[in-house]
Amino acid sequence: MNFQFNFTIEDHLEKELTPLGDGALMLDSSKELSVLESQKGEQRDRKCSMEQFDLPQDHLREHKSVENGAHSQDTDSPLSAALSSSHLEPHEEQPCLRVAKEHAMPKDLKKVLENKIIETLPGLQHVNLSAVKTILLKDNFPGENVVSKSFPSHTDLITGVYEGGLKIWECTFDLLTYFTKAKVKFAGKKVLDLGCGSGLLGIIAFKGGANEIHFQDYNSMVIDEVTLPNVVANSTLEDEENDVNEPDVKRCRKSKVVQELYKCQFFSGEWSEFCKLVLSSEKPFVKYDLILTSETIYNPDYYSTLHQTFLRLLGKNGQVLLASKAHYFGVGGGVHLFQKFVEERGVFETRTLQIIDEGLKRFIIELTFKCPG
Ligand SMILES: C[S@@+](CC[C@H](N)C(=O)[O-])C[C@H]1O[C@@H](n2cnc3c(N)ncnc32)[C@H](O)[C@@H]1O
Repeated sequence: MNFQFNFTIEDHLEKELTPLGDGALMLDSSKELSVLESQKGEQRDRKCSMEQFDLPQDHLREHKSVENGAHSQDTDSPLSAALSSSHLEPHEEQPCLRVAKEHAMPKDLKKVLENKIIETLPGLQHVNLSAVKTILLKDNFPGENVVSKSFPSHTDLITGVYEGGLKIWECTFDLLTYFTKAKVKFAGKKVLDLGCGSGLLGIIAFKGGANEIHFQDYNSMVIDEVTLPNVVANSTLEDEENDVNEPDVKRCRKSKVVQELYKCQFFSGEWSEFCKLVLSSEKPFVKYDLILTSETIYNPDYYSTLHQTFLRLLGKNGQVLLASKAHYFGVGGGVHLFQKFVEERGVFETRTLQIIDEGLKRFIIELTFKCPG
């Protein structure tokens, strides 16, 4: 299986990057956008400027007010400086701001798994992604038309349009193995699977007794067609395994499954938009004990937003478990660059938990607040 980025974006696709519906705030070809092409082995980086979206001022004010409300640290501390930074440096502007939304758990759980082929990994079920893509292509999926853009050209991601959630990336498996090896505890925790794609990390937390599990992906279609079905597959199938004939027992089990599923919430959208949404949805917002994230540091343009997301959403004694390849060719990101970025901001401590030295080196790193108080 090939887990390398595989950029084969053709020029006509770039020109098609116009509004996509589904809340996406995209650019047309006359504006700037990050598009990566490995064929040329170079990164052409045309950023969306904040002004182009008419969002920046409100967006930044909102960051500031929420942050000011949530923290009362000494204004000289790196944490407070990072939280109160009212602007992003030009190179730190977010390439795109896809509006965030919450996806409700459908009432008819059976429908969620309709037309899905279920595959099995040890202790996990997941939908077959090729089948999902084929159906999406065939049905000319409305809204985010990312499959028709990425699938025929075998593109793993299109920056700002499709960020790779229709594939299970290698580092997800590294983190899954690490969970078992390190006996990571999920019970009673509030967990975020950030950039979840298939959501397998969050599903393990769900199965491990986490109290609340939030799944976030950039693309709404990934949440609806992959993450949500995977979560449902990992609850209802288990229920069916213990098949019983008595209707009362069956009903009781079913309602227990539904109750359990309500521990899970699903969100799509760009990270800063996601932060805004969750921070305003619960008052006061209870921060995450654990943020799990795999293969989300490939693009240095996103580091500032990602760092802000950790900063705003992680509980003071919380932990981020991040899995990544050492380097992402063609995109430029990687573990060392990200660790340097984090260290320069002085808010989080990073610790390497594991190095997987097979083929392309991969890492599991932990981020915790330097001064939890
Ligand atoms: C390469 S995929 C990895 C998917 C999954 N974690 C895995 O390991 O299989 C990167 C994920 O990060 C998310 N992502 C990347 N950049 C993002 C951004 N700027 N805002 C929101 N989500 C983003 C996308 O949703 C995408 O699913």
